[in-house]
Amino acid sequence: MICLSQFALGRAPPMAKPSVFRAEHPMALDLSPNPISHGAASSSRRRDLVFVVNPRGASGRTGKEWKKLLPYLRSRLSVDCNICESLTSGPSHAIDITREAIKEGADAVIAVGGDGTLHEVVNGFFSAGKLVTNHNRESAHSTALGLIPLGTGSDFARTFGWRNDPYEAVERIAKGVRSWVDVGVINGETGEPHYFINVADLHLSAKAGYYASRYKRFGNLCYVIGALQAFMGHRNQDLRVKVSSCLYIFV
Ligand SMILES: Nc1ncnc2c1ncn2[C@@H]1O[C@H](COP(=O)(O)OP(=O)(O)OP(=O)(O)O)[C@@H](O)[C@H]1O
Repeated sequence: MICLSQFALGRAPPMAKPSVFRAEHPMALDLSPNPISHGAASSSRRRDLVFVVNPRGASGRTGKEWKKLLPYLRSRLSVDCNICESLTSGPSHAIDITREAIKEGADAVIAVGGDGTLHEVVNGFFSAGKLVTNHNRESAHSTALGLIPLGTGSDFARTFGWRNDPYEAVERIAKGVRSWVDVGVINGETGEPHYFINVADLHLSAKAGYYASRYKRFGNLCYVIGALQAFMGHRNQDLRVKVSSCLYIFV
């Protein structure tokens, strides 16, 4: 699991013209429901874990795998955790579920799916450019981000050195080991923030990711098809990118 104080996540939604990269510090996510540093819950208290499941992830494989995993997950975690399962009904729903769970005081919100689902859950940790907080301001614990990687690519999990194995993910959650992870933010043309935890792509690789999303039914082959389609008719462009007030020009 991951804790929140510096925060960075996967794929950003396609944006008109990403104009500015702004690094924000300190901002990070704690990927674990376990109380560690900044004053979390006492270990005697049952932890409230909210699992945000995209049943349509990996062309429906996520939903099927989740059903198989759930009995094991309950037996492994329900001794000292309250488990809440929330299925997404469509794009962006995971953002709303996450915001609500944090406001209600969840110890961890755990994305179940691929990088797109993780991306939405990360964005649910923020609202109007600020971290979402627990309604009960006297509560000492902060909500952690978690992940059960069950998507097509699950690139973030691999970047983090995790295998795409849901049972291993349950073990990580049971152990409650937290890590800090950076979160980046891109402001769209109208200034609205988009948070990312894994990678933010521009131009050719962004197009490759965009096209790949159309071919998820082919599994990991979608990324090869997406890259080829992006290369076709591609023309280089000069870019001006602003990172933390520094302007970089790519030609
Ligand atoms: N109930 C739903 N029906 C259709 N689409 C959904 C639903 N819930 C979420 N989504 C959308 O599905 C998108 C892709 O999901 P997800 O990332 O979990 O799987 P994936 O694309 O197969 O995996 P990866 O991104 O790792 O390759 C998400 O960005 C989300 O917007």
